[in-house]
Amino acid sequence: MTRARTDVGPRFLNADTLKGAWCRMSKLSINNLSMRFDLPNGSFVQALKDVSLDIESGELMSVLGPSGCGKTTFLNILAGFLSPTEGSVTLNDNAVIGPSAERGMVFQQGALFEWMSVRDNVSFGPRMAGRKKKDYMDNVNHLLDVVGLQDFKDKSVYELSGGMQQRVALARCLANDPDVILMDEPLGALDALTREKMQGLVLKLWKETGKTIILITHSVEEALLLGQRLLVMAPRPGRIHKEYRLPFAAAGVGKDLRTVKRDPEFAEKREEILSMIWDMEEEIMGRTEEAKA
Ligand SMILES: Nc1ncnc2c1ncn2[C@@H]1O[C@H](COP(=O)(O)OP(=O)(O)OP(=O)(O)O)[C@@H](O)[C@H]1O
Repeated sequence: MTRARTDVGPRFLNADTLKGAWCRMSKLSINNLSMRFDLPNGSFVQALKDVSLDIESGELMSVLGPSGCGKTTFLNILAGFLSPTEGSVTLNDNAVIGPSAERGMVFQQGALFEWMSVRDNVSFGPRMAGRKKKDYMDNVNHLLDVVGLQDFKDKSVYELSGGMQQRVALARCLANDPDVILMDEPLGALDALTREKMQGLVLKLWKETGKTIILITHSVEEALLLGQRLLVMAPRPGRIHKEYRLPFAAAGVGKDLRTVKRDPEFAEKREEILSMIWDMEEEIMGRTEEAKA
């Protein structure tokens, strides 16, 4: 049944009209971003150096790189949790100077209120924003449908599996109607099968909401599947090493992702990127050994 959802604002329409309907134009500009952590012993870590890029509305970007290359630092700066030592981030020409509902975050785990019901978790943002229940409940119910949790809405979060908890986290993030969704290893703690299902859900949400999504992952396969743009970062100092524009995310929407993975181009890119990261890890190990000698 098609229901009018004008009560919850123009971007929250029913599933039939979802496609692109939540999309608000947004442009994220990252300009010469550097982040240096000064350590108590007088030395420092250059976590990021001169990172610049523009991310257009509705882009799905995955970020990959060896441990310590600054992925989380990068995301935390975009979220407004950290201030860069140099450079700036703007969203729609407004400087990012702290956390804001326009930039939603989905963590690997542990960011839900375990004692609350699924529905109360998903409606948390609108409630905290002081919105009237009648204005947001339709949308919350709709999001519960979208992530497949309608039958679990009265359960407490601690009663759910890890995959279901991440569905709650995605719905809770969307309930705030952010311009940009930042995901830090959101599927990293899930078993392989659940992870694959959740990758499909991320693609579905991306396609249906038109949101800009930036996702950090340690998995080359996941970065290829969920990266319309894929950023490979290099460490010491953390920087952009290479960027890809890929067809797999668009091809994977609504499909069995194993079919996408069987594409010879997918396998070729996976090998290329694995070797790239392997070489970086080897170089780091080499430098560490040299420093010890
Ligand atoms: N608060 C901090 N103080 C000092 N050094 C830090 C701090 N946060 C991060 N670092 C250092 O900055 C570098 C980048 O860290 P970051 O966590 O961003 O990398 P990452 O690519 O996300 O790593 P991983 O893949 O292991 O999560 C690392 O060398 C890390 O030790």
